[in-house]
Amino acid sequence: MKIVKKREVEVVNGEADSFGNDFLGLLLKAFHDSDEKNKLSLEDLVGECKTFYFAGHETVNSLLSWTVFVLAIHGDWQEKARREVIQIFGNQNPHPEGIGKLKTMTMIINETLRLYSPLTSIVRQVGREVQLGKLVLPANVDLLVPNMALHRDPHLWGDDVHLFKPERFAEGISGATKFNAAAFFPFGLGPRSCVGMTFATTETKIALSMILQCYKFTLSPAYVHSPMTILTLRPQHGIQIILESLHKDA
Ligand code: HEM
Repeated sequence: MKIVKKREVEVVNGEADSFGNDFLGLLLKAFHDSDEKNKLSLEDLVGECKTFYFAGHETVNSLLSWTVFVLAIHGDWQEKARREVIQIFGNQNPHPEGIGKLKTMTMIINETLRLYSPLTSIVRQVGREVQLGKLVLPANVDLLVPNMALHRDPHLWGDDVHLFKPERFAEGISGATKFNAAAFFPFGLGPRSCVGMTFATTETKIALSMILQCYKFTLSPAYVHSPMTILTLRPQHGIQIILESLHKDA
């Protein structure tokens, strides 16, 4: 609420002519809408902030952790990703034009999302009775759709389904899934799918690029593999990584 109040005071004092052109600014504009029908309530303003904070923070945290984990084990892919990052950004900070060119990194992120989806299932409620194959689903039944089970189904992905092979995604998601949308949906499906998808992958690419520019990393022998779901998919005992600085003076 401190940030909200600060922006409101700036507008009232004439120090700013809008609440800001970011997402919070849009929420504040709706909160102050003079039209009662469009106005956002205080409860909704706070609710939206909480949703975006949780939905945006824990999930990307999970994706970045598991990506570092797989690259710590697969040194060859770590090296390929680093070569690409250095070729595109050198040692400069990642920039928007370069982010779109990170092909190898996109393949690595998709393969990590397949094996370690931050959200392992999505939920839906049946609106009205519907026939689904041989099943009749009554209205109001809650459904849990486990994307993780489909991401690791050998009928869809082959006998090497449990192996980390980013080359599956060399021809993009449609190539990897042979246009079967139900084979890969880490961000959900349909009109209620994740609104933060592009933001999430961009954020992950920026962070990963900066890590790869500075460090080589391997998995510590102390690591114990035990992924578990507490809302998001987490490493139960953390991920212990050994970092080696690439800049000897650092
Ligand atoms: C790797 C990161 C992320 C993953 C794997 C992820 C995954 C998902 C999934 C599976 C859903 C449910 C979709 C459905 O029911 O079909 C969802 C919904 C949502 N996500 Fe994400 N998400 C991520 C990052 C983010 C970020 C960064 C934001 C915001 C900045 C965000 C905001 C939301 C919101 C607001 C919803 C609810 C959408 C709705 O119900 O209309 N997510 N996300």
